[in-house]
Amino acid sequence: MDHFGLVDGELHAEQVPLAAIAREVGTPVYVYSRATLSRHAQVFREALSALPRVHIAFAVKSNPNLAVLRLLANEGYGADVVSEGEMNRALAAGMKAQDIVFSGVGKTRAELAAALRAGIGQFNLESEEEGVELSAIAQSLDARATCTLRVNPDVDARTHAKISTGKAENKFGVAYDRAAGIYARLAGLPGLEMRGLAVHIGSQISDLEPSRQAFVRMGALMEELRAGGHTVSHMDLGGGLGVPYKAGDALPTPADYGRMVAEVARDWDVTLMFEPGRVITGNSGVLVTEVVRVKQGTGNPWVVVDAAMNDLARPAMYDAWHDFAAVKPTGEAMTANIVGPICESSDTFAMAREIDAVKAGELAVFRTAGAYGATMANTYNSRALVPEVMVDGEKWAIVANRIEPAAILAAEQVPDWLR
Ligand SMILES: Cc1ncc(COP(=O)(O)O)c(C=O)c1O
Ligand SMILES: N[C@@H](CCCC[NH3+])C(=O)O
Repeated sequence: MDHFGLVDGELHAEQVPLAAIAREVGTPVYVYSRATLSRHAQVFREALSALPRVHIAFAVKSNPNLAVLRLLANEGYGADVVSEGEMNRALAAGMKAQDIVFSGVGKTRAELAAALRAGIGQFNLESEEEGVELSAIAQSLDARATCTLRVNPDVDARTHAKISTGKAENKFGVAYDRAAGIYARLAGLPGLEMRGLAVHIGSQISDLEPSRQAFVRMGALMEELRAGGHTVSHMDLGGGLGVPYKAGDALPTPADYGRMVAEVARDWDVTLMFEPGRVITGNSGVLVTEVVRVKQGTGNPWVVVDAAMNDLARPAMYDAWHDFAAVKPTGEAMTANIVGPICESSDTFAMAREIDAVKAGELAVFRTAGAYGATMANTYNSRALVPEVMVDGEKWAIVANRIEPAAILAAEQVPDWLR
């Protein structure tokens, strides 16, 4: 459920007409609903309420906007970060260092040191080599790093190949069969406190069975480690739960997910950690765009909008579907190709799609754009970096300014030897 709906025939975010935001901020612009974000945060937490000890670390990568992070900090969420930049955002938003988990296969030595100095709560180590490096850095800083070992369970998440992370051929985690040996070695290193295991098999997961299989494997590994005398007090089950992008998409709910976890982890006696991203932010945002023109051709008309693949990369990168809807629908429909202005054919949002009829100058939205939307934006074709707005009831505020091409140009210089 979200809070974007028609009021008097016009699409609103909560009680604010999207047209009013577009008039003041311009388009394209991302608009987030505070009510949807809070609701999703609460629903996900409630779905885990049968579990005794739970820590939720929001996957910052899905939407790192400072206001979004503050809202989630207020909901009691910690953060899952994958860079020093994300860590600093989470801290700036008021999240406690102890509530931050640092994931990622390529944490640099500088990032590991910065995270140790900041006192973050947990490093999810993705290789033996990283653990050895972290041990040395921790000793040099006279610090102690609390860690889990991320394991690659070799399970197919049955999602898009580019966002699948738990198969043996993916770069993430350590191989399942080597995990116990690596854990034992790292547990013996000074400066490291190995307290558990981590797993994350992919994103936009629409079937709970692969996750269940992965968690069962993690449970078996935990038993093996404990039998070998090791401590396993924490189990980080990652994120990945998918969201409906298309009307009629039937996805497992957070409650279904919570029941599955409760069943698998019933006797584990650990603190369970979760790293949800998309399920919190996906349906809490739309991308508002204006139709530049409708171009007739030999086939379907081309609806050329002022948003492009630089603003919302998901269709170009993963052939992702985002529902398209007019801000003031007339009740008429059309079959069209929806494209942006960028000079490559991958700048296509939809082909031969049945949509609300739209004309030049009219506003429309791409729905379910709150996750992996603004955060993946760039300035290709010297376009602006897209702004973000948050709505709360009748109030709204710009939570990220549009960065104009002139500001980006101003950061460049021509060397003397070219003058
Ligand atoms: C380690 C890790 N945790 C959490 C997430 C969040 O995933 P999602 O947004 O699919 O919940 C990701 C991205 O897939 C990830 O790589
Ligand atoms: N960027 C991807 C998700 C990546 C998840 C990374 N852990 C998407 O838009 O679907």
